[in-house]
Amino acid sequence: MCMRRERDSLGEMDVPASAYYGAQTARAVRNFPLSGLKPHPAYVWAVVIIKKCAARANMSTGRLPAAIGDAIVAAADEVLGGGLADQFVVDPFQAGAGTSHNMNVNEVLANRALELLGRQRGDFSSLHPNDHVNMAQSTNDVIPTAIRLASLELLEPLLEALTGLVNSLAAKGEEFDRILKSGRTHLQDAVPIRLGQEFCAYAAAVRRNGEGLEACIPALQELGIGGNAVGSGLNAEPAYIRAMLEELAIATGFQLKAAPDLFEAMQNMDPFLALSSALRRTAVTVGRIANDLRLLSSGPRTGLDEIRLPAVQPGSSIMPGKVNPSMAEMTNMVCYQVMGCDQAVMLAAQAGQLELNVMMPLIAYNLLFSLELLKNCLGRFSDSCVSGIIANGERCRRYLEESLGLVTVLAPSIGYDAAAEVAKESMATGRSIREIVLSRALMTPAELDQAMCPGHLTEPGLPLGRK
Ligand SMILES: O=C(O)C[C@H](O)C(=O)O
Repeated sequence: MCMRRERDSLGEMDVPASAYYGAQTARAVRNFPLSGLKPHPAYVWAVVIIKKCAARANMSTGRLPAAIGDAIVAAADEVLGGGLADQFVVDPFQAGAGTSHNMNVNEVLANRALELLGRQRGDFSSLHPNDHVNMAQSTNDVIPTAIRLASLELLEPLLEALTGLVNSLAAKGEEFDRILKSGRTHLQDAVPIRLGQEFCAYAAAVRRNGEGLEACIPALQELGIGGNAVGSGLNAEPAYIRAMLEELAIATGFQLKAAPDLFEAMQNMDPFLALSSALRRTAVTVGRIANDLRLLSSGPRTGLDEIRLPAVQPGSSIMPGKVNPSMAEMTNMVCYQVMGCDQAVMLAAQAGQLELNVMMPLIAYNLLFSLELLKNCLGRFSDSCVSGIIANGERCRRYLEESLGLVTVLAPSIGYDAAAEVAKESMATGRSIREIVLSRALMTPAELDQAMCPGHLTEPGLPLGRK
């Protein structure tokens, strides 16, 4: 590979001749050949936006000469427009705090800005990655700010996907509203329920988890930018923070404000932990629903078969005609992955020491990966699974008629013990509850009809006989 020689404070370092990154990035690539992964595009976007806004803020305070600042802004705009995407190359598992990712962005923007000014890449005498692109900043305030911006950017489409899933579940709730079935508790026959009620409950749970995700937004909007190395804002102009917040708000469209305590903002990762926990909570709920769908669709001949999931692909390489609940299985796996990411975020969040938490790259990687993964999963689960579910009303009705849970409806009229005797006889003989109650003259047919009417069975709050 054709190389050029660049220099940083450790000395000279060979860099691929075609690269826009420089010596510090090349060292990081050499130091951390770990996962084969690259930084999340939203994480690159967020740091580049910060660099662009910092250049504009530093020009506005009079610290950065306009010719240099404008070149940095132009370079950043190229990247924000999709250019040089292959130049952000440092493994997510890297130096603490994210210095390598920060320097990767500083170097790419510096070299591209130099080119725009008609100079050579690596000729940092007039435009320097640290002195100019990183002016008034530190990794320590840039990275937590970038994680906040990237999270806000990814949260919006996630919430849209979540609303899509809520709507699909609620639509099925309405469609299945008249399908009576046996409830199950402890996986045993329980009192009746309508299939629609099960789906409406799923929708309500996911909706509440969306509210939990939304509740994380205000803390993400509070930025510690300007605190730089430890929160004191050393080496930044007094007007820099305000200018920076204004620039960031314009560039991102987000409502942003300064963190009340800049020292605190770089020490504590709990806003990210809160978001990660809200993601885990959503994953627990959605995973639980996926489990139910797999259970309810089990069979078709030897399982419950109360619902049918869309057949998205042949299920088996060896068993002809078999169709598996592939989308629900995928959903479960994604949910477990999100829970695992949250565990990593939690461990990283508690690992801060004194002025800084250096585990930020791990938090960035897991949090942004989870936001993206869960968004994609919810969309696929909603569109390719939930929306196409068909109810097997006949199977639901048959199970309901055979369910021993039905005797519970009779207990207020005939008493718990008599009802238990009916259940035992039904279990032993296979005769229906109705038949046994009538043969024992425990109730009249009219009383039985009234007790067994769907409204009374599944919405006891309604007057008997309604629905
Ligand atoms: O890279 C920086 O700006 C600071 C670094 O994270 C450090 O505190 O050592």
